[in-house]
Amino acid sequence: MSAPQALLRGRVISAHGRHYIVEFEDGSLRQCYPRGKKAGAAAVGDHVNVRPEGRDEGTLDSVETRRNLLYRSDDMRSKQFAANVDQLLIVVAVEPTFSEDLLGRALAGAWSADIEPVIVLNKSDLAAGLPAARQKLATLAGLGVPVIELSAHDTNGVRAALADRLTGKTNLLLGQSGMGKSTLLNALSPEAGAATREHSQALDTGRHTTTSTRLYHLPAPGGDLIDSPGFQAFGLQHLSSKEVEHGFPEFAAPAEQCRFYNCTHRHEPGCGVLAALAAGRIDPARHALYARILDDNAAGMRY
Ligand SMILES: Nc1nc2c(ncn2[C@@H]2O[C@H](COP(=O)(O)OP(=O)(O)OP(=O)(O)O)[C@@H](O)[C@H]2O)c(=O)[nH]1
Ligand SMILES: [Zn+2]
Repeated sequence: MSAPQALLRGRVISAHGRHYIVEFEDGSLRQCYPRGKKAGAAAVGDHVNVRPEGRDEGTLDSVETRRNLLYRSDDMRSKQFAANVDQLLIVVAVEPTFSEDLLGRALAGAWSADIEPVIVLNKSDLAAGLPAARQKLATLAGLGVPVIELSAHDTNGVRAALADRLTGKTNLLLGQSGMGKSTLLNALSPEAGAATREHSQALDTGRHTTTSTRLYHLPAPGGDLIDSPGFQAFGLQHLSSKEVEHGFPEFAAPAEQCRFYNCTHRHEPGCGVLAALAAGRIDPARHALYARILDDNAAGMRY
């Protein structure tokens, strides 16, 4: 009998139910299965240790400690899907109208996990609607979120606007339907665009497919991009109240003035956040969103 092979360290680049495609440092791929129930909880972006089996399979031995773990919510369910994300690219567009509530939730999800958000304002060629879209984003731009205007139809323009920001990072792409996420993905990585087109064609023809999250390597200057077809909203209900608060960075300085250390910034006397709200230094819509997320979580509702 030959001795068991040594463990190999790799990164999960796609997940289909309980089997994973893992990529190793030499660029090789293996289809991997979790060994026990405990090893089953890997997500795309996880660094894992794999025991090779045969030429191109392996068992998942362990998942390394992750920097963050993100949940997506679909049909009232929430499930983990991406890990070790550095930057979130949120695609909105001049038209159709985007939801400010979903955008605010996406930002809260990013900030609560220490991920830098970037807003991509797509369809900048639709010039008539551009001032109104900019206006809707003004509060967030004022908080320091980069807002990058581009047209996803202009491939060279997309690369010029984004390539340097994406390099050296694991980026996660998020967008409501119709914002142009697929067009943008195709401009950034034709390989990724082709894979998602195949996926949606399969859905149209009724062939069985499972929605799969995938990590793509971007062409030079590089960077990784995670696409999760249909990903429109984070699941936030696993967040504690403090983590939700962390999703609203403009609360941090005024919260230092709160009388109570466990202030929820909703009705307490001597609350620095409510004082900043009353003085117009915190946007009322942002505070209302914060309260909605806390209420949803308290009610056990799922987004
Ligand atoms: N004018 C203009 N239209 C665009 C631009 N980018 C995408 N579109 C159009 O917007 C529509 C939606 O684009 P998609 O890339 O399919 O959008 P998506 O966000 O992936 O949407 P779903 O497929 O519904 O998830 C398509 O008709 C695109 O041609 C752009 O920069 N300018
Ligand atoms: Zn307070």
